[in-house]
Amino acid sequence: MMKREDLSTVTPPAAAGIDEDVLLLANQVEKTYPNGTHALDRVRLKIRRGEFISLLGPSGCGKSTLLKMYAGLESPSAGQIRWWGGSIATVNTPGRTLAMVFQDATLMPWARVEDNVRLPLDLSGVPRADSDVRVGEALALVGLDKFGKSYPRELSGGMQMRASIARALATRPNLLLMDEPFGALDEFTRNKLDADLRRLWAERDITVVFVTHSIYEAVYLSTKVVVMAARPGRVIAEVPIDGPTERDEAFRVSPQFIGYCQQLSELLVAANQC
Ligand SMILES: Nc1ncnc2c1ncn2[C@@H]1O[C@H](COP(=O)(O)OP(=O)(O)OP(=O)(O)O)[C@@H](O)[C@H]1O
Repeated sequence: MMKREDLSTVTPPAAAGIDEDVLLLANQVEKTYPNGTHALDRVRLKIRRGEFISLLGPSGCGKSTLLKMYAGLESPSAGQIRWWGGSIATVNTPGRTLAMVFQDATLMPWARVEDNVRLPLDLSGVPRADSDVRVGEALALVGLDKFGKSYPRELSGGMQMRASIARALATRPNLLLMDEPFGALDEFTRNKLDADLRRLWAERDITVVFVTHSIYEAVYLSTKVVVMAARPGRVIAEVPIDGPTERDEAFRVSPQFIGYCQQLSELLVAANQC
């Protein structure tokens, strides 16, 4: 797994006018689907290396559409998505890798957990000895090191999501895109996975873009919350979260946490009215 110091050796391409810290740039991005739905309207957003960004907003405001564009799975109708000064099409070249985690763990039920985690490595031709190391490392990172030989059906919902995250981490991404990964879990499990994810992010050189409907989750996890409004989808506010780096349970009940939740709640009410 790439550590902060490793990533600092990866040099971004020289690109006139591009801030070297900006990992992802959405520049006046528009998206109109073929059925005429105007999903995104002139979205301009800079995501810097090492940030933990949450996209927060009402249903239909284009959070998933924007995430898919970052992944290269959808293209803008107008405007550009730039990756570290380059084209999004060149994302998975050495030193620039992304991985995506969805709400559903999407594990192969017939394969052991370790083989599920190994899948993207097999698909990209990583030699077995190397993939063994990476799979073991990724399972340990999510606390599933004792469950590599298990089948997905033998795991709880939270453990299946951990396996899905391990599969993403095994590729050693420097950008992790997460689309409501814990939305289907009970609150206790979700809080636990949020805490683990936040710790993982703090220990690794990884930039995260995280879609959520939950104000609490967004405040707990993020360095910045991007608030979006719908019809058409657009960014209405960016709120930096200046909380402690180590976010324990005490942070969840601190005046600072509650203050951010109030601020975001007011912005979401405004988002629903405009
Ligand atoms: N493939 C598609 N074809 C047509 N319209 C689409 C498509 N995908 C999304 N949309 C529409 O684009 C708008 C934005 O959808 P998107 O899924 O990005 O929003 P979202 O904020 O992620 O919503 P949710 O929180 O409900 O998941 C919605 O009106 C949706 O119906």
